[in-house]
This record gives sequence, structure tokens and C-alpha cells, in this order.
Amino acid sequence: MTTMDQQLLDGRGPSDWVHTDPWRVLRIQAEFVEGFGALAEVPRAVSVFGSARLKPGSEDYEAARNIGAALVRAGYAVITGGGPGAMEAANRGARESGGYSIGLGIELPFEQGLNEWVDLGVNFRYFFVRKTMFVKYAQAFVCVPGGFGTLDELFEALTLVQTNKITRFPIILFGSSFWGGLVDWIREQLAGTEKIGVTDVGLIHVTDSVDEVVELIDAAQQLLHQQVPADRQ
Ligand SMILES: C/C(=C\CNc1ncnc2c1ncn2[C@@H]1O[C@H](COP(=O)(O)O)[C@@H](O)[C@H]1O)CO
Repeated sequence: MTTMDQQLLDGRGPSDWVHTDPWRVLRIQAEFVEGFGALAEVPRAVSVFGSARLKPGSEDYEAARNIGAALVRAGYAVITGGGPGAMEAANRGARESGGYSIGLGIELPFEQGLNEWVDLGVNFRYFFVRKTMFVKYAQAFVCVPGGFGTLDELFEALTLVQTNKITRFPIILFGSSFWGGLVDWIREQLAGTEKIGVTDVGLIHVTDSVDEVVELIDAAQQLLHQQVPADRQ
């Protein structure tokens, strides 16, 4: 099975008129419109990322579940990719705590559907449209251990914050034993050879404490509200 993303990016798909790129723009536009419409009323929220392969009962799955629950208790809705593993865990924690659990699913060749803990689900064909929604409707990103997908979401957010496209947006890596090596490499190789600024390393927060996840997000929210005039919040 081919997906829309694949047809757009792979460049070797069928070439009849409906599959050509100019027409595809209309599909992409429609997907943005649908996403904006579905998510417009979402209250303040946090996007949680992590491996699609985590199993219930594993340490990282339960951490994501606890994070989802803690975010809800602190008054945030939880947004995930709507899939299995860490996504399911964070959605599950949110739902179990009586909060708003959102899943932004993606069309994949091996279709899985949204996990059962999603209250509001929106399905996307294009990764880049979906990624816009993760950022636009969240106040922060939390990453539990994950693979390429999680790293992609992490580095997109870092680039957006580094370039001031989004501000007061904490990026939190949960699990120091997993993330520590990456952050050391970023500090030594990227900052150490001036590929990024030394202060850019400070855009990443690493913690093993669920409470600290919430504290970091709350602190950024307070700063934001101090800066933005009340009538524009
Ligand atoms: C590979 C498996 C399931 C795939 N299902 C997914 N559903 C929704 N979102 C997904 C899926 N796989 C990856 N993502 C996105 O990337 C992140 C996780 O990727 P990683 O490589 O596992 O770290 C996640 O946050 C999603 O946004 C197995 O059953």
C-alpha cells in the first residue's frame, strides 16, 4: 500500500492528473483546514512523544502514562501521535485522570488506527501537516525514549525554538540514562565545534521527575502570561 506522503515525496508514483503535485496541493490544503478546524477549541495542551514500540508495563511506557496523568492534573490536555507505545501510554494516563486525550494519527503503510485512549482523534496523510498541529496546539513538548520518529519531532521543535518561530516552549526529555548521551554529544560536538550556540544546549531540559516536567511547563506558562497583555491571552 502506498501512502499520500509516499506519493508526494518518493516521486515515482502514478502520474495521471489527479496524482500530480499541483493537484496534491489541494489535498494538503484540505488537510490543514481539517486539522485547524478540529483542533481550534483545544485548551492548553502538551504534546508527548516517544517510541511506538513500548509495551504496557515497561518502565518507559509507565513513565509516559504517569506523565499524561500528571499533565492532566496540572490542567493540560495531552496530544500524541495517536498510535501505540508511548503515544498510547500518554493518552491512557490522560484519559484515566479524566483529562482531554488527543491523538493526531498518521496514515502509514502498516495501518494501526488510533489507540483506544484517544478522545479527540484526527487522522493525517502528511507528516508535515501533522507536525504543524503538534506545535501549534501545544505549550510544550515532552519526549520519552524513542527512535527516529521521536528524534524527528524533537529536532523539529528544537529548530523552531532556536530560530524563535516558537517562544517560551519547553522541550523536555524524560529519562536521563536514555537521553544523557545524546545531550552530551550535542554539547561536545555541536556546541563544542560551534555548530550551535552554547546557550542552545539550554533549550533542552533532561529530567527523571514527572513533577519536574510539570514544573518546567508551568514556569514557562507563567513567563508567557507575564509577557502577553491579558487581553491577548
Ligand atoms: C512502528 C509501529 C507503529 C507505528 N504507528 C505509529 N502511529 C502513529 N505515530 C507514529 C507511529 N510510528 C511512529 N510515529 C510517530 O513517530 C513517533 C514515534 O516514532 P519512533 O520511531 O517509534 O520513536 C511518535 O511520536 C509518532 O508521532 C510499531 O507498532
